[in-house]
Amino acid sequence: MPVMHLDHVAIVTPDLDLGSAPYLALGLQPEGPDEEVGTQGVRVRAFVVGETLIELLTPTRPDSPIAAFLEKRGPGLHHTAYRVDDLDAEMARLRSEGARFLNEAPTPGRAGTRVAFLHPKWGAGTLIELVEHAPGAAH
Ligand SMILES: CC[C@@H](C(=O)O)C(=O)SCCNC(=O)CCNC(=O)[C@H](O)C(C)(C)COP(=O)(O)OP(=O)(O)OC[C@H]1O[C@@H](n2cnc3c(N)ncnc32)[C@H](O)[C@@H]1OP(=O)(O)O
Ligand SMILES: [Co+2]
Repeated sequence: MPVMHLDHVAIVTPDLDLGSAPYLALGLQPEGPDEEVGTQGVRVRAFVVGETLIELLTPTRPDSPIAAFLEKRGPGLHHTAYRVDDLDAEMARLRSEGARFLNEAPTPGRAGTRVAFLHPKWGAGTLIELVEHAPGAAH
């Protein structure tokens, strides 16, 4: 069984500056500039917390998965993400145990990562993301 690390906790907000206020007040710093991930229809600001990140997300288009979330549930906790060394192998392993992925294959995430999402029903009511970083990347 692979050892996993918590890669990030994602929070959805209608506005990155508005959503940043509590984390700036806590003394956290953004990791680099905001990034747009076109495949997901999101703009991201990541705050460093030790070995993990708070990933603030805002939608960039109406068909973004997080636009639907904001409309139905409002701002707040959206998903947790776990770092794996080999995403293809981990997807195959979990599929063999009946896991329900939302992606057929890994898709691009922020900062050059490859990511895949597990259905919230499989995640016992929470959306779970698996993340594979490029070799040598810090976060
Ligand atoms: C920055 C890039 C990248 C990274 O590098 O980290 C990201 O994190 S991108 C993040 C945004 N992308 C995604 O979320 C992709 C995967 N998500 C999806 O495909 C969809 O959002 C979804 C999970 C399938 C939901 O889609 P939706 O159209 O809202 O479908 P339903 O309304 O039918 O939802 C089904 C069911 O699931 C519940 N739900 C939805 N979202 C969440 C959530 N975030 N956490 C927990 N539960 C969630 C929803 O309420 C429905 O439940 P029921 O009503 O009980 O059926
Ligand atoms: Co994420």
